[in-house]
Order: sequence, then structure tokens, then C-alpha cells
Amino acid sequence: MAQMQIAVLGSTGSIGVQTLDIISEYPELFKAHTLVAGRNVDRLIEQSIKYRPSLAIISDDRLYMRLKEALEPYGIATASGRKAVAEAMQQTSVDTAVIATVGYSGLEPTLKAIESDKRIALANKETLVVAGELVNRKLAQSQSRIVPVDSEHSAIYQCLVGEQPQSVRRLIITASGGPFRTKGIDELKTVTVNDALSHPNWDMGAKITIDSATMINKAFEIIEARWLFDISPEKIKAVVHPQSIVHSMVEFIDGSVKAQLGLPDMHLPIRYALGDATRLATTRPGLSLADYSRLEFFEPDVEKFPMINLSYHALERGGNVACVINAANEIAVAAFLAGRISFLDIRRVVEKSLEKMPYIPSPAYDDYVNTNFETRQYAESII
Ligand SMILES: NC(=O)C1=CN([C@@H]2O[C@H](COP(=O)(O)OP(=O)(O)OC[C@H]3O[C@@H](n4cnc5c(N)ncnc54)[C@H](OP(=O)(O)O)[C@@H]3O)[C@@H](O)[C@H]2O)C=CC1
Ligand SMILES: CC(=O)[C@@H](O)[C@H](O)COP(=O)(O)O
Ligand SMILES: [Mn+2]
Repeated sequence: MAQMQIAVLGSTGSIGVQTLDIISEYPELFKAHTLVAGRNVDRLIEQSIKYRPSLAIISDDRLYMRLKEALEPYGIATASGRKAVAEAMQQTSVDTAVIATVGYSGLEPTLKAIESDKRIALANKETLVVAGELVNRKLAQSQSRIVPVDSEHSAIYQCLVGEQPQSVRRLIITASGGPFRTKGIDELKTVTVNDALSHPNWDMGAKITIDSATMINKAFEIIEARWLFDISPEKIKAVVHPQSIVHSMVEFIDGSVKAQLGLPDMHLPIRYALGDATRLATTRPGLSLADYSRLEFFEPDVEKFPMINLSYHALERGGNVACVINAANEIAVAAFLAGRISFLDIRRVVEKSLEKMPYIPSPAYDDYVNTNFETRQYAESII
């Protein structure tokens, strides 16, 4: 197999850093061709000196000169800005794009990578939340393919190997329940940013960690599954599994249920996606079931975490509804992290934005761009 040339978008983040670990684990198979960061120019410089990509891009233009001056002596090409990120997806020398930026920023490069027939390892679930229907339409017109990185979707993907679509009865997406699983509804009024950032099992970036705490992450994952696996929403169910050892399950029409298990460690789904769904041997620690005396499963508490059900609402209405939810949530989570609103205000901002923003039944790309922009403005105005 020729060495795979990989563009890592979001290389300075949680998934990006773990992707670079996997690239180092198999130097004969993988090469970091392009690294893209948002604002952490120091980490991008460090990574570039270590991994020697052909190209390093910083999204924030103001940081470009620092990047250029640091990497010029190493002969590494540099660029900045959103347009440069999109153009990087069209490089013919890149085979695979790992989309691991956070939020709406994943959409444009993913669409460009699809147009350029790249293989995509998709961590950025927001892309499918915002515009899953458009992404699937574009995929149908190209040679591009998406392999999921999100742990639940990687699990389902693995469970579906060798199965017929018509044999699937249900997808069962596991949820840890987040840091507030055992708290009472009233206690949620006073939780702090630090409380919400204390995920019981996974070490992740701040935005997804807050999404796990509100459980809107599960709503996003239900929407993500609907588009990734082309399955109707009523066949997708979330179940709370506090240990995060069973990463998700598929139930088949004969009553059989397949599950994928592993430690809560994203290296595994990233490795599986980079390996294009082949198994690559590793010396990293594996799962010892004897260490887990109990694996528990519960119905989600939708009274305490009503945003889980936004998934079904968004999929039933379609159009730009999920794009509105995502944009409002991004603004609300950023405001919560900055100490500007309380934890329960996140839901208020999302619900009010949903009431306010105009419905667009069949959005084109520009409609998503406008919906995202206008919803963010509205959400900011009610913070
Ligand atoms: N972390 C995890 O375990 C999991 C994450 N995911 C998904 O993966 C994605 C990434 O999550 P995670 O790694 O936790 O997030 P982090 O916040 O840790 O990292 C985000 C990365 O995106 C970069 N970035 C942010 N905005 C832009 C932009 N506009 N242009 C270019 N780069 C940008 C950041 O750059 P910088 O830091 O330089 O500003 C950083 O490298 C999310 O969509 C998340 O939902 C899914 C499953 C598990
Ligand atoms: C690691 C991963 O895939 C996350 O999406 C994780 O599942 C979040 O945990 P929750 O199950 O608490 O949302
Ligand atoms: Mn997940």
C-alpha cells in the first residue's frame, strides 16, 4: 500500500493531536501532508517541525506572519484564512482529509473534499447536523467516501460490516449521561463551567464536553447517524451507558444485537478510519472486561435533558432547522464557557432561536451560510 497523504484539519485539537499520534504509529502507512489549525499558532509550529508536512495553514489571518517566519527555514509552505483551508482540500497530492475542526467550520472544507473525491475521516459531526442532506447529495455525485470517527458511529460502522441494510431493525447509540447524570433537575441551575467540563469518561475539547453535559451531543449524534447510515430517525435510539465501554450497537431483524466495545479512547476509531476500515495492529492498552464488574444501560432522562429530543424534531421538520439548532448552540456554549450565561440558559438560547429563525424547507448551500450567520447574530442578542 502506498503511503497515504493526509490533511489534518484541527491538528491542534483533541482529535487532531490523537490523529497525529496514529500517523506516528504507522509511519510506513501514513504521512501528515497538510496541517490546519484555528488560532494555536505555537502548537501548529511545533507540530510542523515534528511532522514536516508540505503545508501548514492557520485559519486566523492575523497569525500568518508568525507561522511563515517560523516555518520558512524548514521549507514548509504556509497559508492562512478560510479560503486557503478550502483550497487545501483540492490538492491532488492529498488522499484523505481528517475533518476535526469544531462546529460549523467543518462544513465548507468537507464539501470541497467531497468535490475533490477525497476519502474523509469525519470527526466533525456538526457538518452532518447542519447539512447532512446536502452532504449526501454531493457524495452521490462524487467518488468521495466518509468513514466516521465519532466513537458511536465508528462502532455502528464496524457492526454493519458484512450486513445488509434491510437486515437492520435499529441503531442503538450509547450515551455516558455526562457529568450531571445523577444530579436532580434543580441542581442543574447552579452547576459551574468546571463541573460541566468534568466528563466522567472522555477527555475531549471544551465544546463537545459541554454538549455531552447538556446531552445535545446525543441529539447531534442521532442526526449524524441518520445521514451517515441513510436510516430513518424512528430506527435510531439513544441509551444511557455510564461506563462508555459499549460504544454503540445495531439490532437486526432476527433479534440479534451486535455491539462494539473498547476503552473510552479515541485512538481506536481514528485508527480504524485512517486504516479505511481495516484493522491495524497496536500495542496501546486494550480492554480488559474483568476490570468492569458492571455494564449498565438506562433509558435517557428526557425531562432533565430535553435537548436529546431536538434530534427527532429537527429531522421531522428538515430544512434549515438543525442548522439553526447548531448555530444557536455554538453561541450559547461559547457564552457559557466565558461565564456569560448559566448552564440552563444554553437550552433557552437554542429554543428561542428555533422559535425566531425563519424556516427554509429546501436549503441550498447559501441558505445554510445565511442561516448560520443570522442565527448566531440572533442568539448573541439574547445572551
Ligand atoms: N474530542 C473528541 O474525543 C471527539 C470529538 N468529536 C468531534 O470532533 C470535532 C473536534 O473536536 P475536538 O478535537 O474535541 O475539539 P478541540 O476544541 O479540541 O479542537 C478543535 C480544533 O479545531 C480547530 N479550529 C477551530 N475552529 C477552526 C477554524 N475556523 N478553522 C480551522 N481550524 C479550526 C482548533 O484550532 P486551534 O486550537 O488552533 O484554535 C483545534 O485544532 C468536533 O466536531 C467534535 O464534536 C467527535 C467525537 C469525539
Ligand atoms: C468520544 C465521543 O464520541 C463523544 O461524542 C462521546 O460520546 C461524548 O460522550 P457522551 O456519550 O457523554 O455524549
Ligand atoms: Mn460521540
